Amino acid sequence: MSDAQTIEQLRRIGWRGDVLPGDGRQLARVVAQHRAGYELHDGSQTFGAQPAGHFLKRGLDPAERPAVGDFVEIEPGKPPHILTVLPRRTVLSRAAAGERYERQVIATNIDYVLVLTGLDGDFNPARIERYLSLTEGSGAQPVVILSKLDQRSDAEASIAELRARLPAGTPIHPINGKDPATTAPLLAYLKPGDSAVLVGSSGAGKSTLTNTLMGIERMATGAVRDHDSRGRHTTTYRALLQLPSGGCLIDTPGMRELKLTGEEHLDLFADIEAIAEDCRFADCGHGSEPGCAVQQALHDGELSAERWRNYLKLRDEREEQATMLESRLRRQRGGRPTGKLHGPRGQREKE
Ligand SMILES: Nc1nc2c(ncn2[C@@H]2O[C@H](COP(=O)(O)OP(=O)(O)OP(=O)(O)O)[C@@H](O)[C@H]2O)c(=O)[nH]1
Ligand SMILES: [Zn+2]
Repeated sequence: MSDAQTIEQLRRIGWRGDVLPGDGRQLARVVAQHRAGYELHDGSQTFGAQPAGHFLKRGLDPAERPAVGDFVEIEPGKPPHILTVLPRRTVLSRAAAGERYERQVIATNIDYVLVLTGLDGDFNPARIERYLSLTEGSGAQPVVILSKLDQRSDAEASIAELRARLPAGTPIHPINGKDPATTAPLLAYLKPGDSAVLVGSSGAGKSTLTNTLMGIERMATGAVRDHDSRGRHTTTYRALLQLPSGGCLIDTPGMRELKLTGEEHLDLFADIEAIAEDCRFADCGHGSEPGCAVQQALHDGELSAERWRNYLKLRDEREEQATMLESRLRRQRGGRPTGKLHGPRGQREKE
């Protein structure tokens, strides 16, 4: 840790505040989380730190523990200790797989969520919609990046299909992760003071892109097994890197499961919800009911069956997670209903 900390120094790690803490405390950003503790950066160097005892209390919501991207107050010492987590500007999270509701923080204080998908066998618009749904609640802007452009001669069709499917205005950047000329437009999201998190399946090319943006071989890249385009999970921890462009990039391990948290709005599918409002019956199940606008749109080709299925899947998952979250909050508050959650959107009642 360095002695006299300056605001200028903290700007380099993406800090936006303008008052330094007193009481001999210092500020740092969480750049990586390991089993044995945290790795922090104070704007001039990295060092290890341990969480203060109160972060280890049983029953504490894991989302309240320090996470990658957090700005934290630390008490100098050997090792330094993380005392508090400063309020988060944005939070990208997912729910943990399993029966119990648990939110896991992927990254905090980010301006952009870079959703990376390969144009090879990894290409999957439904998965991109899942990432974008998770991003909706984060407060950060989504950016879709399609890697391995050089491996597909017919990439244009996939790109056009995706453009038509995602809301207008969603940035989509096809790249060859190894070619800086194609990745240069991404620097617009990595200007000084900006922070971005890179998410995508294992093997999508996160480390390759990170290396190109860094201009050096920073992280080990593993070769993808040919038959299924799956990587070998070479990224084992999340790491926040300072790029030559001045921005901060958080690389995440390829995440197998990306469960919704229950707080998504699914604005991505607002067009489908608008179609459903034209159904003759307010409680239309969009099956064989007469006057179903959704069935009509599917029949007319206005709505693709695949996208409709993905919407239903994400909507049901959102509702299920929202119910689990609601009952957990109720338990925590001693049985009082919270009124925190919005009602199911797809099933809005009509007069
Ligand atoms: N031709 C081509 N190969 C790429 C591109 N991007 C990544 N690759 C290759 O794909 C493989 C996987 O890339 P990685 O960067 O290791 O993938 P990753 O997303 O970091 O994977 P995990 O660390 O497992 O999460 C490597 O062999 C890369 O060289 C690209 O745009 N074009
Ligand atoms: Zn209907």
